[in-house]
Amino acid sequence: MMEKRTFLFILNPISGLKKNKKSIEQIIHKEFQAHSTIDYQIQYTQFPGHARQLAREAAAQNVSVVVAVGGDGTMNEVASSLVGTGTVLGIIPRGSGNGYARSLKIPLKAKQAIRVLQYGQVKQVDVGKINEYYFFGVAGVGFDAYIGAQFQAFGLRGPLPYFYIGVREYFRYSYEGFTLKFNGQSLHVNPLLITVANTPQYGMNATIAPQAKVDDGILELCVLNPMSVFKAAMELHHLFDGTIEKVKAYRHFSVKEVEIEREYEKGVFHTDGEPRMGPRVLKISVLPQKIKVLVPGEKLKL
Ligand SMILES: Nc1ncnc2c1ncn2[C@@H]1O[C@H](COP(=O)(O)OP(=O)(O)OP(=O)(O)O)[C@@H](O)[C@H]1O
Repeated sequence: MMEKRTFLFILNPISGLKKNKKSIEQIIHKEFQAHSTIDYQIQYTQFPGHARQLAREAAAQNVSVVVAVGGDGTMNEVASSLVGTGTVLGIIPRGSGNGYARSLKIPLKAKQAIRVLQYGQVKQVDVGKINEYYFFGVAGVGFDAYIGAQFQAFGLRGPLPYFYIGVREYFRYSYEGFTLKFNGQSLHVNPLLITVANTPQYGMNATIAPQAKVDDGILELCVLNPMSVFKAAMELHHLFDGTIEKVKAYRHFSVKEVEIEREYEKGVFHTDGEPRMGPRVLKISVLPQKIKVLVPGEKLKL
């Protein structure tokens, strides 16, 4: 007889845009009730940090798979508690950007993402570490982390205010100097942003590191220099069509470790798009193949 697997679904009720909140729970019931080899439970998060706590408890009880039902923030919380454990990460993307799920080719449609949970393959992938925090897709400093912090401070959500605030703040943003130490060299930059990427994209197919591979034991250190707003608008399509390397203001380096030192004081950085306040020095490294995640298998027809 086949051994039963146990799944815990962690649903973030505020992820993504406001529609279809209940229906995802119904879809999960419909798709799993008839599945005789899987026992499952659904829990909603009640506050930021709750997903991390629920996933930690599940891993301690050897739950087979913990599924993050939300965006990159929810995924980061769940995955952070599964690093180095035997419990596998699953994802049903429900965020606005879904950068990590898109990078792993996990379908955005719930039913198809569920097929991956049921019949996909378990893959061991790399984990990034930035000081005491883990990241799974991208982390970094600069304009995007700054905007993220503004967004969080004002409790804003959704792509339209993001676009509006992004353009407005582009004119106000005061550039900071950073020293990057990596591969035995030291580089001083005054960038628009610095991203350390384990996977290619931020979300919405905005691809900052087309070279990034999630299981190669390497991170891509990407530096984007400042541009006029006109130039940025002209070059924007390169971010979305996977050709960022054609942008003159863009450079990237393959690293296993990098130290990012701010010139003056502590400041904001982000892990998978979630802003955090950090000290002047950020130490970043890669932990090769430290987490298991369910991804589409080669033979899985979606
Ligand atoms: N019940 C809750 N109430 C308020 N905030 C919550 C709750 N549960 C989780 N959160 C927080 O919600 C934030 C946003 O979640 P998430 O990133 O999953 O969605 P998103 O921002 O829509 O997606 P994406 O990052 O892909 O754009 C996270 O910082 C998480 O800690």
